[in-house]
Amino acid sequence: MSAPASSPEILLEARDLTREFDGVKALDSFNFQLHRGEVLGLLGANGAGKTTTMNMLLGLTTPTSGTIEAFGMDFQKHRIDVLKRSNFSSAYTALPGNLRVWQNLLVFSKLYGVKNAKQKIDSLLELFEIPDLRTRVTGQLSAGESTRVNLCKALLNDPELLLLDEPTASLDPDIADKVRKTIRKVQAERRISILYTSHNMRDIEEVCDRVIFLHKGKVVAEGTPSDIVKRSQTNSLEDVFIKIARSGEIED
Ligand SMILES: Nc1ncnc2c1ncn2[C@@H]1O[C@H](COP(=O)(O)OP(=O)(O)OP(=O)(O)O)[C@@H](O)[C@H]1O
Repeated sequence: MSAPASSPEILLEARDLTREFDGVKALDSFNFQLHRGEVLGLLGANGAGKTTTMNMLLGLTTPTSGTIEAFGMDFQKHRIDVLKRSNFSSAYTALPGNLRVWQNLLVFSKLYGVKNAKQKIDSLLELFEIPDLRTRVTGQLSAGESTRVNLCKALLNDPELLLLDEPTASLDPDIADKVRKTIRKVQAERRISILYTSHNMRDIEEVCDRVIFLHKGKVVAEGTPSDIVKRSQTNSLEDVFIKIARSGEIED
């Protein structure tokens, strides 16, 4: 008799996560689990609650109610321990602009206690094909260049949990394709668990194992991208997105 398949390790779990702003629920009893080595897409129209979720997972916003558990620890009580094993990149957050790229990456290496920091920085710059940006002033980089430097920062501490907020938002199609493939390669090699938001459905289909659609702070669909397309009786994830954004539902 074959051994029973072991259930996946839960790396991150949110239970009844709720956040109100001025009496309005930006997030309403949101439950989700992220497994080790899984890429979970968090999708939804503008204002659906994605950034609010990310901010709570970074400790930047406090939940009105509900709990977050990461690496088996209560996030509220063990925030520092959780954040040491995590990292974050967003197309909309900038690194200090007056420092050169290598200086920025060195400062973050020191904050994370990275060993062999110089070697690590060089290998990450190579990985994202930007070694020539090493000595550039960070504030003078183009949006797409900054995005890739941010991704290097996000991998400095070999995170087990990575929060990526629209990581390809400012990239041209060629670079976006390369970055998606690089993220997937590193993720698979290191079994990183990723929570990934994007408005680019091509990104999602290529990178995410599973997705959750939020609408006005509530979950309206959850599953693999292909299952969700089938259930919605549309032809693409982009059509599903539009359907949910307009009607708040996946099925007719
Ligand atoms: N600090 C705040 N004060 C008041 N309302 C807020 C605050 N932050 C978010 N909200 C509201 O909460 C809701 C969810 O916003 P959130 O930024 O999480 O959406 P989102 O899904 O990330 O949207 P987008 O795709 O536009 O980034 C919105 O209605 C927003 O206006």
